[in-house]
Amino acid sequence: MKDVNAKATASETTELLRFSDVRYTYPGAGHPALSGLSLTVPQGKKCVLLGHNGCGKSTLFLHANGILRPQHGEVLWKGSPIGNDRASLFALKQRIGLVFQDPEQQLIATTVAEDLSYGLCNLKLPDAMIREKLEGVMERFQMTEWAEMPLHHLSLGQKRRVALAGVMVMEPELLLLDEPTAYLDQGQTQSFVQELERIHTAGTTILMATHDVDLAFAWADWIFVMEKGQLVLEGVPEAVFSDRDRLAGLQLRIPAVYEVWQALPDALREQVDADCIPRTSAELAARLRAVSNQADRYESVVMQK
Ligand SMILES: Nc1ncnc2c1ncn2[C@@H]1O[C@H](COP(=O)(O)OP(=O)(O)OP(=O)(O)O)[C@@H](O)[C@H]1O
Repeated sequence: MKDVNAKATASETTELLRFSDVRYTYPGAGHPALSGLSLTVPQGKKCVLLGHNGCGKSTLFLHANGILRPQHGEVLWKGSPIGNDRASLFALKQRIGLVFQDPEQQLIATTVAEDLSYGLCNLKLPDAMIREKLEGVMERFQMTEWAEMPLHHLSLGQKRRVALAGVMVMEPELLLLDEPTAYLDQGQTQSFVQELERIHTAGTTILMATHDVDLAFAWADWIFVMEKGQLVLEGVPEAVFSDRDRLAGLQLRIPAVYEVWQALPDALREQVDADCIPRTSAELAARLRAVSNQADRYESVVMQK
């Protein structure tokens, strides 16, 4: 079941990337990785892709930037089918940046600076422009002092940052992130999310695959849920996570903040503002504190009388 009401909101925005009935089976595999996937990524949104292991999220990404080609169906960029020729695929790779789950798959050069300039060199840009873009991205991602560092000296979190910077230096319109917070600690996840906010604010649409439903609820403004190579649910986070039975069937848990919110007495939820569900525990705590302060003030006024 799709969230039809929420879908109407998404279709009001411009379509960026569309999968239309895409089917794909890996050579030798017993079952399809994508089995009629139809999904539209709206421009300007922060989208999350949820689904348990093996449902086809990475395969979707590999189709999005032309590494894999559909065996059936189409992938469209701004309404036009993605071409098969070298020039179209090269142009597509500039518009759509893919950050792999494992940075080792992505980082190919010896040092940080070499890796970051690899894509720019492929574009055959003038040296001065490459230097300018390189310095800009290293400053933005706070890695200027790592420029000459061998990549194998970096931690996993640092490698992930370099992989992301290497994609962002190409200034893509759509950023695809495959489980970018897996194995990151809480602090690293927090600074990564701040980085994503900056990227999104600067105008990049983002589609992130993750297993972290709390992160999805806190960050996304549109959620896609996949199962067995198909899109089975989509909508704004509040709508998607309200479908408790459906999510249980998909082996997805409810975000902790949403669980607590729903466990609050109706009267308290009304006081806190029932129409606007808090997305993070900090937001929920602040609202409850405000209500409790109000109650304290009321009590002290009553006591004075
Ligand atoms: N190179 C491959 N050869 C054969 N089968 C593959 C290959 N890559 C993926 N598959 C299969 O395709 C299906 C979809 O895999 P995919 O990696 O796209 O899922 P996923 O949702 O990204 O999983 P995860 O959450 O574990 O990363 C799975 O059944 C997987 O075993």
